[in-house]
Formats: sequence, C-alpha cells, structure tokens
Amino acid sequence: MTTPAYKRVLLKLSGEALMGDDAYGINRATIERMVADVAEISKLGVELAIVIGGGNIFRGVAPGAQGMDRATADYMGMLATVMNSLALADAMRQAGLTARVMSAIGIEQVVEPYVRPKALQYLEEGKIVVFAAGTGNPFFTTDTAAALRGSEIGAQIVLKATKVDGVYTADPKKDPAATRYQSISFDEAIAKHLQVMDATAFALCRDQKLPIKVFSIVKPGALKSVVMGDDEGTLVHV
Ligand SMILES: Nc1ncnc2c1ncn2[C@@H]1O[C@H](COP(=O)(O)OP(=O)(O)OP(=O)(O)O)[C@@H](O)[C@H]1O
Ligand SMILES: O=c1ccn([C@@H]2O[C@H](COP(=O)(O)O)[C@@H](O)[C@H]2O)c(=O)[nH]1
Repeated sequence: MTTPAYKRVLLKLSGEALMGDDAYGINRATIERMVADVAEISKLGVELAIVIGGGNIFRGVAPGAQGMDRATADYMGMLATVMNSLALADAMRQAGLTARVMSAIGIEQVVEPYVRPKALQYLEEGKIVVFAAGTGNPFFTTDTAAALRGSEIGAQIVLKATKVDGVYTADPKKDPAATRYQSISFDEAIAKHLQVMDATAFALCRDQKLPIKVFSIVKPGALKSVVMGDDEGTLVHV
C-alpha cells in the first residue's frame, strides 16, 4: 500500500531538533537526515509546506532575551527562523528537491515575500514551500504560524515534528511518569495546559477543524508513517 493519507500537509519542524546533540545552531547530519525524511514523502506526491522554528538560535522568551523589549526579541526570533529556513531550503536543494522560501517579514534581497496565491501555485507545481519568519508578528510562535499557514493553504493536517513522540499527560522530559495520548481533543489539550504546542495554535486549528499530528522527528521513518496514515504519535482533533 503506497497511497499517502493526505494530498497536502503543513509540516512544522522543531528548530531545537535541528541542534542534534550540539548546544545550539544547526547540526549538519541532523538537517540532512530531516531532509531525507522530507524527500521520502515528497516523492510520494504529497504537497508539502514547511514551517521551521527558531529555538536552536533564538527565542524571544529565552534567558538571553531577558531585559530586552519583548517585541524586539521576538523579531530576532523571527529572523532566526529565516536562517533556519534558508539552511533547510539549501539542504533540500542539495538533495535534489525544489524548494521556495517565503518570508512573513519583508527581506526581499534574501527571500521572496509571503504571497498566498504564489505559495499555492508553488505547491501545485510540486515545489516545497518553506514559510519563514513565523506569522510576521511578535508575541506569537512558529506553532501558531504553522496553524495559520496550514489553514491558509488548505492543508489537511498539521504535522508537528518534534523531539518527543507525541502529546503526554505532562512534559515527558521533566516527568518520567507521564503517559502518551494516542489521541486527544483540542479542548482537552487546552484545558489541561499541555505545553507541547501553544494554546493559540491549538485554538486556531480547532476553529478551522484542522487536525494536528504530534510525532518524533528523531524516530527513523516516523514522518512517512504519519503521512501513510499509520498509528504513529498523537492525533489532536476537534
Ligand atoms: N504535555 C506534553 N507532551 C509532550 N511534550 C511536551 C508536553 N509539555 C511540554 N512538552 C515539551 O514540548 C516540547 C516541544 O518541542 P518543540 O521543540 O517542538 O517546541 P517548539 O517550541 O515548537 O520548538 P522550536 O521553537 O525550536 O521549533 C517537547 O520537546 C517537550 O519536551
Ligand atoms: O510568529 C512568530 C513566530 C516566532 N516569533 C519569535 O521567534 C521565536 C522562535 O520561534 P519558536 O516558535 O519559539 O521556534 C519565538 O520564540 C518568538 O520570539 C514571533 O515573535 N512570532
């Protein structure tokens, strides 16, 4: 059985996961492995848009931003996602994939601006679109950007690829007794304050009836399993 479960998906890649075992930045072997996973599903004919986080470089709420004006720190965070997007697109190019980076912040000498009809055209042409600079607004996150762009492009699902293999009753990195949900409703995830994604992203996806699959980007083959509709990770649903 080689038919994917989805025609168009929005993949949210964790910026932090890009570090691999390094303390910060982009680990070469890690980005190449992520791109190999992406190539596998692109070859299945799935239309793919990607939002990548910036936690490996800068986060507006990180200790390094303490004392800074929050909006300024957040713009730095958004620029960090532009760097990750460029690195990702370049790694995809080296792997023989065609990618286009579109930024929510005007930075035309570096990447083209986000224009929705153009993004839709690229997707229809089979190009992989990387949405950089989050939503373009401070006080948001790239999880919310994934929910927003996923809704705008008519994705059937948001695939949140992260360092843990699903949504747990508590942060599994802090609570070894936490157990994983096979599926959970948006309302329950929000009510329980589960921190795997921010509540704004959950609420937007809930209102747009856009399901989310949370799964491990570290686990080999997990992205393909998710795209094939296998029981992998946690489904967050209406
Ligand atoms: N209830 C929970 N279930 C699963 N993970 C949780 C939960 N609560 C907190 N987490 C944490 O949420 C993190 C989400 O990781 P991820 O790196 O994707 O976050 P992010 O902020 O989107 O990253 P980035 O900003 O770098 O893209 C996991 O690493 C996990 O430790
Ligand atoms: O829409 C957005 C998206 C991101 N930011 C800032 O960037 C960093 C990095 O994004 P992560 O989602 O944490 O990876 C984030 O902490 C914000 O500071 C933003 O302001 N608006």
